[in-house]
Amino acid sequence: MELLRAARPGASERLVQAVWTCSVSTSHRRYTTFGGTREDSGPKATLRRIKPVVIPERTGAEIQHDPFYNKGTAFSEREKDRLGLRGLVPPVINTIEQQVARIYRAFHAAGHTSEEDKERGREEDVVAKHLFLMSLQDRNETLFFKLLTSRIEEMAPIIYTPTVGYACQNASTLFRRARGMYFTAADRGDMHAIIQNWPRNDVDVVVVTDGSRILGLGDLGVQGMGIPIGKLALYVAAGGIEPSRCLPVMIDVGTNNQKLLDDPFYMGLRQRRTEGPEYFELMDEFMQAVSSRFPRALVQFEDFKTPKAEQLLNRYRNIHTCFNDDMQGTGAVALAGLLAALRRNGEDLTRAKIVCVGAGSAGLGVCNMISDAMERQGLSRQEALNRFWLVDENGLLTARRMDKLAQGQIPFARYDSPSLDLDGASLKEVVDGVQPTILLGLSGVGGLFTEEVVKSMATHVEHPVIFAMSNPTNLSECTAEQVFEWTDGRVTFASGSPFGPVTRHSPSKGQEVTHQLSQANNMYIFPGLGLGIVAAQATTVTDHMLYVAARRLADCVSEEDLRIGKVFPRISEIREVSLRIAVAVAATAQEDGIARRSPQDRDWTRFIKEMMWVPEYAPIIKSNARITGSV
Ligand SMILES: NC(=O)c1ccc[n+]([C@@H]2O[C@H](COP(=O)([O-])OP(=O)(O)OC[C@H]3O[C@@H](n4cnc5c(N)ncnc54)[C@H](O)[C@@H]3O)[C@@H](O)[C@H]2O)c1
Ligand SMILES: O=C(O)C[C@H](O)C(=O)O
Ligand SMILES: [Mg+2]
Repeated sequence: MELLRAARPGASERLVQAVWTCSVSTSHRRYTTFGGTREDSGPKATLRRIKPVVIPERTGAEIQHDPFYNKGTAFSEREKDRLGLRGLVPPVINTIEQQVARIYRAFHAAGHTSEEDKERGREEDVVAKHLFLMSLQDRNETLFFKLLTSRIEEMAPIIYTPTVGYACQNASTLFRRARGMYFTAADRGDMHAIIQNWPRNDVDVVVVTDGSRILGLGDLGVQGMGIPIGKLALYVAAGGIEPSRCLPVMIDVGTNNQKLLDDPFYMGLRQRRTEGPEYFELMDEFMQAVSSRFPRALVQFEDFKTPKAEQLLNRYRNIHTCFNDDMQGTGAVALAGLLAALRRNGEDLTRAKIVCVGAGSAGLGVCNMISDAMERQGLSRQEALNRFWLVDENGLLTARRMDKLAQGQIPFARYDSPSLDLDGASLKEVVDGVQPTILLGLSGVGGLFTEEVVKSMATHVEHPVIFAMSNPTNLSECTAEQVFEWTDGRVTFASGSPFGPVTRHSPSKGQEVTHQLSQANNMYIFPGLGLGIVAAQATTVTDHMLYVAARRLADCVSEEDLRIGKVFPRISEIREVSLRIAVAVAATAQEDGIARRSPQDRDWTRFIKEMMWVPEYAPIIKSNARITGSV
């Protein structure tokens, strides 16, 4: 449109708008949409997609301070005129690419930059960068997401795991500006009213936590809010959900973390956690408030402590569009990684012997998803369960301590005679006895995969598969360097938080080798799963949808990736991966009869692609500039 203006300098605003609208709708071209620049072939281009953003009457200063509309130094001359911005911004007019280049330089200047400082103060360094990005998001969402999507591999560990965890630990003193919504135990009876305060009418995805188990860092109370915010940043960057349609939520029912209760700067309710029926009544009221104001929104439960995670999921899964990311998202991501690893090693899932350390919400979620997949591949329920040995802080889970087990653990308790004698056995004893082909870590305890454990496994198995999935990095059950060293590179390894490539001298090869790494993190699943659910407006989230999501993710791993040892796609490909997952999920919802929306031509790929928000500036006009008649 700006080109058109340049070509017809005298044209009125109304004429330019109209000519632009007509020309776009009839020919094959690239054009600017709500979300940015896309290809399309003429006759199908619709008015909806080419409309500029029309906003209600506002002053230039208000637009400039609204992160959804602010363009910083990228407002065009015409926009400066029509939005009342003349004199309020510097004279330069940047493209978004120029802005990204500038902001990227400033990003690197945030925190310490020297190698020495990085070693000494890595946590502070990355937290400073995290804060830098958060403040960018607070002032310009489009630019924030442009930077994120264009450098996702570098940015993901800063806005998400592991840095977000360190930021949550200090959130009360790092607090700058509120984002999302807070509901507290004191708000009982008022939640329907409070949710009306959210300033937007359309919400696609709500990510909610009660802060009771933030990554492996324990109860962080209200300081856990960074997790829903980080997850939703990935929903936008990786899943193409519109930023203004995302709602992060904290349910603050208190904290049992005494350190926080004693901290004069703590920002949450200063009480111990509300428990029992009252807790569930609060959650019921919250879920009702969400579904009455946003009836089609997907609710993602995040970082709820065991057993609440499971109880809440069971309570709502058949009546709300919701899922638990730590149980189901993690389950799907682990399954996908294992399917890829087994493809790499030419092995079969139904013959795997799996030792899982950690039998909390994540461990159980993962084991349930894998056993479900084994059943889909022909095993009976019992045959599938027999492939698992679960170890928790009290050692191997067996029928001997049935009375002490949580509901979800009971099916996985071993009852066969050699295992019964191993009740409570340590991980090393279990690995020695079972000789597993797969070792999973979801314990939240760093360093549990010791040299003895890993070497014992590698002695018995040609192609050991080890996923140390606990977050953040310092709680990983082992490091990448250790595991490659201890197995002389024979292992297929993935970790919940990212590790860089490992270069080491290989005694068996007699030379230096470099191992590429994979991140086994639910970030590969939830953006695509959520996008598919939102696209289909699915009424519920089924195991079948999660299974196809996992399979589709495994299919996204190329032969070349497998060859170099990767079992997840590259993070730089995550948007394309999310689209493919979303298509599979939405099509499954449609087949299973739980989709409230579907494309007439059944072309889910086109439908979802067009839905995906892209971080580009759309032309802004005020509502009093809307075209009302024909030209
Ligand atoms: N990579 C991912 O995508 C992903 C997703 C979800 C959770 N996680 C991680 O998984 C971890 C666990 O999460 P959760 O929600 O299941 O927590 P949880 O507290 O519910 O469960 C932890 C489990 O580990 C066991 N455990 C504790 N100490 C142990 C020890 N010394 N030896 C053996 N077992 C021990 C506990 O008994 C419990 O069964 C966290 O670190 C979390 O960040 C990773
Ligand atoms: O947040 C993550 O990085 C993964 C997962 O949801 C977790 O709780 O650790
Ligand atoms: Mg989580």
